[in-house]
Amino acid sequence: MFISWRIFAMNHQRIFSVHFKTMCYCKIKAILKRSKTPVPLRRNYSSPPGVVGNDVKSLYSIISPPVAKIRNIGIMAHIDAGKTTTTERILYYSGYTRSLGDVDDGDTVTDFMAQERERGITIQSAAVTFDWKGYRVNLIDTPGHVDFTLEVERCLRVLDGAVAVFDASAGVEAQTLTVWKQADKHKIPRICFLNKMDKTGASFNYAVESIREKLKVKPLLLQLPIGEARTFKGVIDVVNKEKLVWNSNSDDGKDFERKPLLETSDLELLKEAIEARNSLIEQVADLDDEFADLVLEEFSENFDLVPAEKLQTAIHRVTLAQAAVPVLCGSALKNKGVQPLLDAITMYLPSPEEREYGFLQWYKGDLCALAFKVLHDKQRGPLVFLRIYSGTLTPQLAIHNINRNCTERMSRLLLPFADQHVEIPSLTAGNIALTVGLKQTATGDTIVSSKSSALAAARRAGRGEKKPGKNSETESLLLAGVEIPEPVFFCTIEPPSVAKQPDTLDRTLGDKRHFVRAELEARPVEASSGMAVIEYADCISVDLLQASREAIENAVHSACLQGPLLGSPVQDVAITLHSLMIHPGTSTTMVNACVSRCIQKALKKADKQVLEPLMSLEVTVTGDYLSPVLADLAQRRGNVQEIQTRQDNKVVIGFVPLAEMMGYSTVLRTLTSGSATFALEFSTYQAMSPQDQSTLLTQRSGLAHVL
Ligand SMILES: Nc1nc2c(ncn2[C@@H]2O[C@H](COP(=O)(O)OP(=O)(O)OP(=O)(O)O)[C@@H](O)[C@H]2O)c(=O)[nH]1
Repeated sequence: MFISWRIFAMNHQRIFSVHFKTMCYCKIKAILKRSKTPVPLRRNYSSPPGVVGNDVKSLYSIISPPVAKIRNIGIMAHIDAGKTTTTERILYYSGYTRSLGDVDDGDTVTDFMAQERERGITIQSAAVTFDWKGYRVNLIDTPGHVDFTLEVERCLRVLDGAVAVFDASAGVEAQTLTVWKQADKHKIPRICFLNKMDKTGASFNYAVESIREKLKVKPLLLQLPIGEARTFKGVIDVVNKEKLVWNSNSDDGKDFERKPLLETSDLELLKEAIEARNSLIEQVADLDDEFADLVLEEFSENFDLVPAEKLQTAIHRVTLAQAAVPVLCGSALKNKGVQPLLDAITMYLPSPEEREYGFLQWYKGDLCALAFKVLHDKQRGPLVFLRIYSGTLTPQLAIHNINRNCTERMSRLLLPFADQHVEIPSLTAGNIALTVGLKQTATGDTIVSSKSSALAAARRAGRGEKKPGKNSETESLLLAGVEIPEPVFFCTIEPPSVAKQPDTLDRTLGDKRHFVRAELEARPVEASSGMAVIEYADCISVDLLQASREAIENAVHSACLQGPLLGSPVQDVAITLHSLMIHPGTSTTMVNACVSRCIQKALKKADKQVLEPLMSLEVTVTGDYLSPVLADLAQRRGNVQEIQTRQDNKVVIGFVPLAEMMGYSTVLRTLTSGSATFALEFSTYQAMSPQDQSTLLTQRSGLAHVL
């Protein structure tokens, strides 16, 4: 069979549209990077896999790697921990790029959007496919900013494993916790990479302890660093009892020496490594019965004789069970420690077939895929990223979208390689595909081969699963949808006092009289879910209620979406309908209009309180700049809860109203000569003080200029 290869978009720049729904703040370093002049794309890419002499990449392995050899991996971290730099190194060592990209120069492969290059931050995750020592790795670079948690969520749910990258001088930072919890939700096995071991203040022990304490997980130390900060030069491979030292003259880190530990003349290092290995063996034996039996039966006298392969297999099982998390270290920027990280990805993280996807039994090998991302390309239209769970995808294939109940045809199938896309003839289960031609498919949709295949799967699901509460069999076939985080940028109001309001609507349309009379009361309730609580007085007849309940509830919710003070949603309010009179023949639209108007009047009469979003804030700053930072926060109505000492830095933890944080990154940069960083996350809504509220209302009504 002749297969023609085409490379799309080689080295050209594409700009995709991005929606910054909640883009209100970003970390100071990102802003600093933005001020740099963007560098035009001039990167060299090696041939696409399998095309020109590249040892690991046979044509077969590209199209159809054995599923056991596939790893769908994400990299997650706090902003600036080094995800992009680590990804760049990974791509370089795996042979897919011929030069090292640099985030600070704005020329990395995974930050391929122009906007990202300019800002120096990772906004849209790029899916990248490469091979490492016979394994196929689909790597999805997830953004670390709080603003982009939706992007992170979208990507996490299609991963089988993840690498959490940490700044070894900072340990677990605020955003890592958020992303870690998201990964918990999707039960994703993880390994940790303590990056920036070369940085002043880097501390392996500190970072490990912070992982233990803040993430509440058991770290498995598979490596120990050789040196720290300026003296960092390599790692001890605890599992294989080897010493890995990078050649300081090598400018790309490809050149490193791997020596058995027993050959080292440094007895202190040897002792430390043997102790670390013994405690690793004990720890793994505690968590894995099979390994415990092996150790007790054959090696209880001397742990040193436990073969590395047995230990590795047990670590793989423990990682898969999420009973513990392997920890490695290195410096992506200084090109140290990335190759062992790649080995660990293939060795310890699971293949797609090791993950439990219960729904697969219903498809019996038929196509089942999930659309996890849609990009818009000016020339090719929507590009849909699919994770294939079962079956095979081929171009020109008509597929059925269960969510939209429609059938459409894809024109091309591509392997995603950052801003290059390689056209391929088919792709099997476990892989990540990029499709062209699907116009109706949206993020979160489940794709199958045909409607009859969906129905057959639904029948199987219906037979096997008799859970109450499922609406339909088809619903159980939909892979879990993406949860969209709450936007943070709106004000709310709550009425602190009761307001009763009668209202009557009496209208004749044509020869028909529409008459509704409603009396209702709005009163405050303790913090609710946000939606208005609706109550009905006993005197309202059941029949009347049955006929008009939907119209009433729609009216309540739509009236509460726009409060009378600022036009913002109303919350913490209960609406009680005391009486309702409806003439026969009155349309439900009239009922809706009457109730809605009545609520608006009641809310107008009530005393009202404006709520504003309150953010939790963490500022990391060197001690000499602490005072100006605190003084500035006081002016911003900030409430400092705690000041921690972290290495050489002070970490200010507190709360601050979102309204005060506009332009904060620029001010913080000026105050601290660019040395501080901050993370901001929505916490809750708080009542504004009467004075602040009246200033806000005056500004909003336009009277500020007059006064
Ligand atoms: N000293 C040191 N600096 C590093 C290392 N890795 C990355 N950096 C620097 O840290 C900064 C952030 O690196 P990135 O790779 O952009 O981090 P990121 O996590 O992708 O950041 P976002 O895309 O904004 O989430 C850059 O200035 C890098 O040069 C490292 O190993 N050591």
